Amino acid sequence: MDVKFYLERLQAILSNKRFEHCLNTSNTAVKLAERHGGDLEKAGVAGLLHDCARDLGANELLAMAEIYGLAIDAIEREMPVLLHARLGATLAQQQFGVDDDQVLKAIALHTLGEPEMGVLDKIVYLADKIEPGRRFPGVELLRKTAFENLDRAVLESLNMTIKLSIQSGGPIHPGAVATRNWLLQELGGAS
Ligand SMILES: Nc1ncnc2c1ncn2[C@@H]1O[C@H](COP(=O)(O)OP(=O)(O)O)[C@@H](O)[C@H]1O
Repeated sequence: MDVKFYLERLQAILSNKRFEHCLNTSNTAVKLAERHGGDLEKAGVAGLLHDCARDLGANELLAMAEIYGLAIDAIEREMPVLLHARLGATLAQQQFGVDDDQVLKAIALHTLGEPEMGVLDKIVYLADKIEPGRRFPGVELLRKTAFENLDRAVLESLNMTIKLSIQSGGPIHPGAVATRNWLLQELGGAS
């Protein structure tokens, strides 16, 4: 994996702020991988490239998803920003030359997760939410939880996102609900 090339290309297509977020996410993903026994190189690369499609506008996200043949569901059509994760995985493969399936999967799952998601997927999902540049109520506790228990931390982060979607009156993508329900079962909390 050619990290120097990834850095150059990423910096060319992202705003400075987003590029910095990607660097922070990469560093945090490596730390989480050290703590939880994940692959350090894969965590670093997936963290770095996770938002490679995040600066595309809604119309570009929809158009590129169609060009690359991604299925687009009704909620993604309403909220194209949700596509940036799966499209990001496609661009990481097609434009950055990443050929590691685990890295591509972790990028694709960093917004909604999915039932049975693996350690690397959880690490990248959380690194995005807790990197040092993130500021939101509860982030300190989430940072602590992420280094203690990946499942509990992903569940807590999904709870926050779902609550925010309800507060804003917007739709909730069911992918996040499916991930949440699976984690509840994994943690033994569902009755
Ligand atoms: N399950 C969901 N349903 C609806 N909107 C969501 C869902 N998950 C995330 N979002 C929204 O999609 C956007 C991108 O999510 P994410 O990639 O997690 O955040 P960010 O781009 O800030 O790193 C955010 O505005 C978030 O609130």
